[in-house]
Amino acid sequence: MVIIVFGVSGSGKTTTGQLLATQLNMPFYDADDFHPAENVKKMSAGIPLQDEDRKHWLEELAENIKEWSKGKGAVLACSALKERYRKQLNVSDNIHWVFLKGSPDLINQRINARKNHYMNPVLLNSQIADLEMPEYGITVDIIKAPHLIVRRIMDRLENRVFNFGVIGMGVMGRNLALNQAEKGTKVAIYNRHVLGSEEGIAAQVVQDNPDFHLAAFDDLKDFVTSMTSPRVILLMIPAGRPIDMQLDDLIPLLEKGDVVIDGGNSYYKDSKLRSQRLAEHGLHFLPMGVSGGEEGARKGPSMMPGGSKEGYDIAKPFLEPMAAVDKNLKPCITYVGPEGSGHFVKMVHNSIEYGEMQLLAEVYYIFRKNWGMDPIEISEVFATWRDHHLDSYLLEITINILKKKDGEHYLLDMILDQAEQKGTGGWSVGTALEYGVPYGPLVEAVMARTLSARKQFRTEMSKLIAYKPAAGFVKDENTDRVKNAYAMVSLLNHAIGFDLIQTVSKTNGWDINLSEVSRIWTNGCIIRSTLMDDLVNIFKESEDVFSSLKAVEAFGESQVDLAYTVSQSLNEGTAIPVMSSALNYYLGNITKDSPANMIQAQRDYFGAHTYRRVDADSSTYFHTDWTADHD
Ligand SMILES: NC(=O)C1=CN([C@@H]2O[C@H](COP(=O)(O)OP(=O)(O)OC[C@H]3O[C@@H](n4cnc5c(N)ncnc54)[C@H](OP(=O)(O)O)[C@@H]3O)[C@@H](O)[C@H]2O)C=CC1
Ligand SMILES: O=C(CO)[C@H](O)[C@H](O)COP(=O)(O)O
Repeated sequence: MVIIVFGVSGSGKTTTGQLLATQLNMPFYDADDFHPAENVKKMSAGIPLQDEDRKHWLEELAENIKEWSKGKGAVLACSALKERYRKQLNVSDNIHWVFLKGSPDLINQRINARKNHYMNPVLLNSQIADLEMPEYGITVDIIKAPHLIVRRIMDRLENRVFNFGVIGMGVMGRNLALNQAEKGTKVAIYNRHVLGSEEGIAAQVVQDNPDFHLAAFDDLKDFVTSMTSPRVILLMIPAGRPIDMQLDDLIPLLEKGDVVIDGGNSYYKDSKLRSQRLAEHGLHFLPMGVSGGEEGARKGPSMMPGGSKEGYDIAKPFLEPMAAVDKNLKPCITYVGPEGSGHFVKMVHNSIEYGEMQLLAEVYYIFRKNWGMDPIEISEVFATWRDHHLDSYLLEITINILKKKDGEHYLLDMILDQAEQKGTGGWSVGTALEYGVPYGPLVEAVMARTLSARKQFRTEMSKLIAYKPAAGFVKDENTDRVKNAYAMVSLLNHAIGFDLIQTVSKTNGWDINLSEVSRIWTNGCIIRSTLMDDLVNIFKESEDVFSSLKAVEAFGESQVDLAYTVSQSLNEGTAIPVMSSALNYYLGNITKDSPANMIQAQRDYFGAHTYRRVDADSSTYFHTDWTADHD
């Protein structure tokens, strides 16, 4: 194979040709070195060469090309400006033409900066006039850095055509790949191959979607080499060990500058370590939260990328068109910040998701168990809440779930009441403890799932112990009260989640923009809602929900309804952990003098842990010998 890199003087033929030759392990030749002395003299004096001057030079080059193409091959840098010169050099079937294209201004700048070259800069205009653009071969824009130009040439020489790759053809990966392919991108898809159980999974996706430009691979090396560079590869596989194992296999196949995106629900501290690991290999790592479930992945999810900013800039042209759009048609994606901040934000998204799901489950349960309403009636009450500024995706799906029948039963009644979880809710609780953020209601949302798992124990205890409500409690079945309580707890769930984001962001110097995070959560994600629209504005004015006037007003109107709903439900013997914890959280936050003085006294009493006094400097600690004197 002989590759002829051509273009006007100053377009970078020598630099590109040399790099390409090194990459291909071939000799490099510069056609200028074959000019006879009289041609060099003319060119140095700024006298354009005539066809007669070029005749012998082209003949000699053609002879050499014939020889090179029979042997090891070569890369030749040659101006070859006119079609008839190129015809003269086209002496083998195995010639690849690479045209370096650039604007006259850019080439002029480069020529003027060049030293120790005999080409007189005034000749450029005559070269530009002589240039006949080719309609074949490989054309590369010279604005890119030389190593990127070479990668582009290699992509074309090796027939690499796929611009985006997805690993993992499960629920999310398959739909994100289709979403990307729908935008006109050529997408390479890969799924692991496990003999006898996981075979031909990616091929099936291609077969099911004949209208898209997809190619399936179950060999990772073939997948990687099919892609143009810098490669942009999205992993959509389970968090934890599978990610590290996949990276072990992937990293040796990648080249510096490639971008790897982990779009799963990975733990953000793991993502930080992985960012460092990939950076050591010159690779960009984007730990990216994705929300929207199956439908969102296909039609437009909300995406929360963090990590390498340079990597994000490379991946952005692919990611932005995939995302849902907000009400101003801006894509629901933003660069969140460095390290694992994208996964951290997604973790908190899921923590709020847990809180909102449990809240809806509790409200449903009050209506069903305490008030004896049937699922259709409950769905009708929920449907009216949409018009009270309480619309949300989770409310919508809850309404639909309530209406779903399974034969003569409601499907809901046939579903085992043991809630499962994959980790993000619990990791948020751990993070809240680590950073000292009060997190009660969202802790309870996780614990409610944990407690639900004890089905057998609960069943046995329910036979042993019967709860009897206190007598004399006035029952008031007013759905508006519950609606107000619901609205208040929902606002508190969000306030708590955003408090965690703000605290962790500040401590780590991530500079996360809360208003922007709310904005990308207004559509595409599981916790999209009208409340989220309000939060976009609230966080423009205020660092936390509690200090926003709008929230203070909302709390003021609903606090009694929340207290009433919680008391009534607890008196009926119905556990509503998120709602009751939210009320405690709220009261705790608006109480100036708490009973924590008693805790400090107890700690000092039994363990000499010391305490601070209200009438002394806050840095001074006191200890009392509590048993010395009992008067
Ligand atoms: N489902 C959802 O609503 C959402 C999920 N996520 C997250 O996205 C990620 C993927 O989720 P989802 O698509 O639902 O999961 P699925 O279980 O549907 O798919 C998992 C995919 O990962 C592959 N896989 C499993 N184990 C390994 C491994 N050890 N090495 C390589 N590949 C493996 C599976 O291949 P095989 O078919 O061979 O088993 C499959 O293609 C998870 O982190 C999840 O938490 C994020 C947002 C929403
Ligand atoms: O991230 C998600 C939605 O945003 C996923 O659906 C996630 O799997 C839900 O978490 P869990 O399985 O713990 O309920």
